Amino acid sequence: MEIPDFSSMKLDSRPELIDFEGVSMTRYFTDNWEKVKNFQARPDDILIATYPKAGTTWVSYILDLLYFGNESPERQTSQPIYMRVPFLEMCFQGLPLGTELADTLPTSPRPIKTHLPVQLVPKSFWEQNSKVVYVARNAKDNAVSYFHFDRMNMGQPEPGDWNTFLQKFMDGRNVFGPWYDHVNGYWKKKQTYSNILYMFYEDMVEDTGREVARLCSFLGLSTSATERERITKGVQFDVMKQNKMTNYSTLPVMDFKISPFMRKGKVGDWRNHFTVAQNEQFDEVYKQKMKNTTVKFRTEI
Ligand SMILES: Nc1ncnc2c1ncn2[C@@H]1O[C@H](COP(=O)(O)OS(=O)(=O)O)[C@@H](OP(=O)(O)O)[C@H]1O
Repeated sequence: MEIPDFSSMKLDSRPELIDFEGVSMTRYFTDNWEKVKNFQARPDDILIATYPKAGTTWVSYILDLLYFGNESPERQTSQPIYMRVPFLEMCFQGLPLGTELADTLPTSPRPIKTHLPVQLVPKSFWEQNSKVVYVARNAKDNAVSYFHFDRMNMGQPEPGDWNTFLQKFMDGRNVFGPWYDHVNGYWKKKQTYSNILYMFYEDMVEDTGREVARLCSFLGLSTSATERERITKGVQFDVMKQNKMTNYSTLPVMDFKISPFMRKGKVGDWRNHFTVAQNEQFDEVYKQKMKNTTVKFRTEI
C-alpha cells in the first residue's frame, strides 16, 4: 500500500475562531457538524478523547499497536496514524472527512479520535456504551505545547506572541474551548458513565509500561508482558519522532521549521516559557476555575 499523498492539501489562510454552541471552534471542526452529530458509534468503538496537545497521538499509537500491531504490521509502515485513528470532527479541504474515514475504517474495534468537549460528543457513543480513553495533561505544559502547535499549523488560528496566547488560554479562547471545562467535563462524566478510562500524560511519561498495562486492563486485553514491553519501547518519544507514520511530517499544513509536531515530550517545559508574573496570574486563574473539581494534576515528577 502506498503512503497517501496529501501534498495537494493547501489552506489559503488561517481560520477565524468562531463561537459554536458556546465553545470556541474553527470551521474545520464544525463544517461537517450534521454528520458528526449523527455519527453512528458501535459498542466496540474506542473513543480517544483529549484536549489538543495532551498526548492523543501517543495513546492512539499505543492502541493501534495493541490491537493491530501483530495482526496487520503493514499498517505501521503504510498509513499515517491520523488515517488509522480517524479524527472524527476533522473537515479539511484535501483530506478525507473524519466521519468518512471512521465509517470506512476496516478494523474492529475502531479507534476514533476526538477533541470535542464532552457535551459535544455524538450521543451514539454514550448510547452504545462505547469505551472512552481520556488523556489529560497539566494545564501549563498543555498551554505551551498548544502555543507551539498553533505557530506551526496553518490550520489553526494565529496564536500571537506567547503572552497573548497565554491570556487567550486562561480565557478559554482556544479551539475546543477552555482547558478547564474540558478536563473537568470528562472527569464529571466518569462519575456516571463507567466506561471511561481517565489517564494523565504525566503518568505516561513517568512509567509508560505501567500505563500500557492499565490500558490493557481497561480494554480487557490479555496482552503478554513481553508484548507490552515491546510496545512500550516502540512508543517512546524519540522512536515516534523518527517515525514518519507517527510524527505528522506527511501533512503539508504543518511547518516543522517553525516547530516540530513531536516537539519535546517533557513534563515541566512550562518553566522555560512562563515568567514569574505569568505563573502567578495563571495560578490565580487556575485556583478559581478548578475550585469545584476533585481532579488532581501532578506537575512535579
Ligand atoms: N511518545 C511520546 N512521549 C512523550 N510525549 C509525546 C509522545 N508522543 C507525543 N508526545 C507529545 O504530545 C504532544 C502532542 O499532543 P497530541 O498528540 O495530543 O497533539 S494533537 O492534539 O493530536 O495535535 C507533543 O507535546 P510537546 O512536545 O510538549 O509539544 C508531543 O511531543
